[in-house]
Amino acid sequence: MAAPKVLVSDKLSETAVQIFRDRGIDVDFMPELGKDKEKLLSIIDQYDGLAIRSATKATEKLIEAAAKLKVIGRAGIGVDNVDIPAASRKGIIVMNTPFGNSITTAEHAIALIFAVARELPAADTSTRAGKWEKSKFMGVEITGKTLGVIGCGNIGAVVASRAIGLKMNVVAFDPFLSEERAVKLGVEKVDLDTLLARADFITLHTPMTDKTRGIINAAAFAKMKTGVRIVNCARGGLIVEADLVEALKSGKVAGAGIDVFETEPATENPLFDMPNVVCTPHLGASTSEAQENVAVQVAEQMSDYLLKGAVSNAINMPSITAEEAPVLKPFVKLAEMLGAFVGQATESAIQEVEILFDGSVSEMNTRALISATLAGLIRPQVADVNMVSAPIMVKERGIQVSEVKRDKSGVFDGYIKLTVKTANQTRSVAGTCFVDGKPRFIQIKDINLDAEIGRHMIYLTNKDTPGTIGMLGTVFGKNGVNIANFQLGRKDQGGDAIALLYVDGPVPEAVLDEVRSHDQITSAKALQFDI
Ligand SMILES: NC(=O)c1ccc[n+]([C@@H]2O[C@H](COP(=O)([O-])OP(=O)(O)OC[C@H]3O[C@@H](n4cnc5c(N)ncnc54)[C@H](O)[C@@H]3O)[C@@H](O)[C@H]2O)c1
Ligand SMILES: O=C(O)CC[C@@H](O)C(=O)O
Repeated sequence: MAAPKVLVSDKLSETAVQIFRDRGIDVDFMPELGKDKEKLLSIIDQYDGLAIRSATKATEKLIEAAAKLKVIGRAGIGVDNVDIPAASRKGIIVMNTPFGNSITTAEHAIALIFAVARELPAADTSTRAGKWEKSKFMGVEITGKTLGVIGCGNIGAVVASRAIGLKMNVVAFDPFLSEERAVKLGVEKVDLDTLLARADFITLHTPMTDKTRGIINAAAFAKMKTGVRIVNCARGGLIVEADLVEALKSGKVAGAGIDVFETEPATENPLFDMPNVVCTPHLGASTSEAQENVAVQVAEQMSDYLLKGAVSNAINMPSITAEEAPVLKPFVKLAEMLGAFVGQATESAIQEVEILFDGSVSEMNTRALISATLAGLIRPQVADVNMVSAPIMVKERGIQVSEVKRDKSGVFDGYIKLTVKTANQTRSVAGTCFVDGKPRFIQIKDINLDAEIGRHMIYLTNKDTPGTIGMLGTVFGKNGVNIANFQLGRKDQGGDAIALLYVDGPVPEAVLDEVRSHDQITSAKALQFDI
C-alpha cells in the first residue's frame, strides 16, 4: 500500500515534518500555501492529510475538492478556519491540539493586562522619542482588582490561576463551569451581567460560536464600570470592534489589549488610532514552546490516525486510542456488517435505531461502534459515508438512535445487537467476533444461528417445510452459484425460518426470482459485505 501523503500548508515547526517522515509518511511542506487559495485548491486532491495553523482556510470548496483527504490537523485550538460540517459530511476527521498552546496564550493575556494597566507600548514609544513623559503615563495596579474571565476552559483557567497569584480577585462567566471546578480554581462563578458590573479588567477566552459572536457589544459596555480595561486573546468578533471604539472614545473603557481582530490579517483597523489600545498580530500562541508542542502533537495525532486508525482530539469523531484501535478494529468491522445487513435488507424509511452492547463489548468504546454501525446502515443509500459522516447523516434524516449497555447475558462474552424500526416492521440482527477476529452473525429476527460473513450472501425468509434445502441446492447448483456456507434457523418447527447463504460470487436477480417463485420462500435478497 502506498504511504499516506500529508500537506503542511501553514508555518508549522519543522519538527512536525520530521515526525511525518520518521513515521514513513510522505510529506510536502509548503508553509506559504495557506495564503494561496487557488494553488491549494488545485493540489489538495493528492493528499490524505492536511496539517494547518490559522492561515489555511479549509472551506467547503476546498473540502469538496479534497478527493482523498481523511484528516485535517489543526496545530492549535480554534478550528473556526475549518468548515466542520462540510468535513464531517465528507467523512474527514478534524483534529486540534487542545492543550499545547494554552499556557502561552494565557501568558499573552496576562502580558496584555499589564500592558494596558501601565500603557507600556505608548510609554516605550514616547521614551524612545526622547519625551520623558513621566506624568502622562499614570497607570493602575492590578493587585486587589477584579478580573472577569469570560470562558473559563483551559486557557481561562490558567489566566485565572496566574491572576490569583498576582493577588487579583477573579470572577468567571462560563455556562459549562461547574461550581465544584470554580471552587477548585479559586474563582467566583457569576452570570455575565454580574461579571460586567464588577470587573476592573475583563479577559475573553471562549471559542467563537453563534452564542459568543459579539458577546461584548454596546449593550455589554453599558453594563461595565467606567474605566474598565479589556483584553481579547480568543477570537476577533467576540468584541464588536466599532462598539469598542465608541466605548474607548467615551472613556467607558480605559484601555484594551487586542490580539485578535474581526478581519485578519488586520492591516488597518479603527482600533489602531485609539490611545491605550495595545495590539498584537494574533500572537497568543506564538512562543517557541507552544509551537513545538502543537506541531509535535498534530503530527503524532495525524500519523496515528493515518497509519493505525487511532483517533485523538477529533472534533467530529469519538477518540480511539492507539492501544484500543487493534482490539476495537474487528468490532468496528462487525458493527459495520450489522449495519450493512439491516441497511440492505430494509427498503422502507428507518425511523428508530437501537444498538445494544452486551457483556465485554459494553466496556469498549461504544461511541465509535455506534458510528460504525450507522455507517454500515446508511451506506446502501449514501455510498461514501464513513464513521465521521454517518452520525450527521443519520441525524439529518431524522432517525432516532439509542444505545443500551448491559452485563453479559448469554453464552457469548459479548455481542452487539442492532434493532431497526420502520413504519411497517422491526428488524434485528446480532453478531460477535471470535478470537480469530472474524465477525459472525449470531442472531437474525431473534432466531439463533452462527454465520460466517462473506462478501456475497443471500438472505432468505421461508416457511420451515421439508425440501427447502434441496430446492435451494438445485436452483443455485444449476445456475452455477457455489455455496460456501449455509446457515438455517427457525422459530418453531414448521413456523417462520431464515436461511443465510455465503456464496462465492454475485447472484443474478433472475436466479433469485426463480428462488422466490417457490411457495415456501417469503423473501430472497442478495447482500454484499465489504470483507
Ligand atoms: N490568540 C491565540 O493565538 C489563541 C491561542 C489559543 C486559543 N485561542 C482561542 O481561545 C479560545 C479558548 O481556548 P481554550 O483552550 O481555553 O478552549 P476551551 O474549550 O478549553 O475553553 C473555552 C471555554 O469557553 C466556554 N464557553 C463556551 N461558550 C461560552 C459562552 N457562550 N459564554 C461563556 N463561556 C463559554 C466553554 O464552556 C469553555 O469552558 C479558543 O477557542 C481559541 O479560539 C486563541
Ligand atoms: O496558530 C496560531 O498562531 C494561532 C492559534 C490559535 O489561534 C489557536 O486557536 O490555537
